[in-house]
Amino acid sequence: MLQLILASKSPRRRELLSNLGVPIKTMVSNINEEEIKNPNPVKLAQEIAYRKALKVKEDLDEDGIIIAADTVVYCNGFLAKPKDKEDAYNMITILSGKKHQVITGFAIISTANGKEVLDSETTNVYFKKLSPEEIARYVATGEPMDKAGGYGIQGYGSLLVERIEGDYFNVVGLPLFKLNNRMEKDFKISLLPRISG
Ligand SMILES: Cc1cn([C@H]2C[C@H](O)[C@@H](COP(=O)(O)OP(=O)(O)OP(=O)(O)O)O2)c(=O)[nH]c1=O
Repeated sequence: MLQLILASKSPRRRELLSNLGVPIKTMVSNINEEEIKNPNPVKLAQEIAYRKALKVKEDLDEDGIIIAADTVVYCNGFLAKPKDKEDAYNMITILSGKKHQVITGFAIISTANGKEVLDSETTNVYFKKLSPEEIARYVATGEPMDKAGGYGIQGYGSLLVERIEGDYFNVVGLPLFKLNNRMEKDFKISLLPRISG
């Protein structure tokens, strides 16, 4: 099987795949995400994921299958990663008591045959109505800082999220179900382990 390469510095994405025992190499794709503009959140997430994958393709000196992703949080506007604690406080205030969308765009590129797939998954997330004190306490945990939308559903953020509709793993950064479907359909590779022996 061709080497799988995850174009990501995100420890969450790496962990989601390593939890499945998928042998994967990671390569960092430093692109300037802020340069890429698109008012459509699905198209934006896909475009950024595609650029991350292309950057790694340029740096690669062997054949492989590159997977890249980008997670965008949308609540009547984009909520990127907070710049500081005040920014994080304002983001959680916007999300409080409301429904928003988490969209993860992903790109899969095979350098062996040039095949390229772009897709995305959307999850609706419903936040509890939070008091200013709860928001301040959440921000003080430091958890918001490296995450789109200023929260992590897999951490203390689990105490802010009332419910979701859709794929939980998509919110954490990689829609494993849809990614595997596209890998099976378009690349004839399954992330389910083979039966050994
Ligand atoms: C909403 C949400 C986001 N996040 C994270 C997932 C992503 O890592 C991050 C969104 O930023 P991304 O730009 O998608 O990813 P990244 O910069 O962390 O990594 P790379 O570009 O190298 O792949 O926010 C959570 O961990 N939990 C959540 O609940």
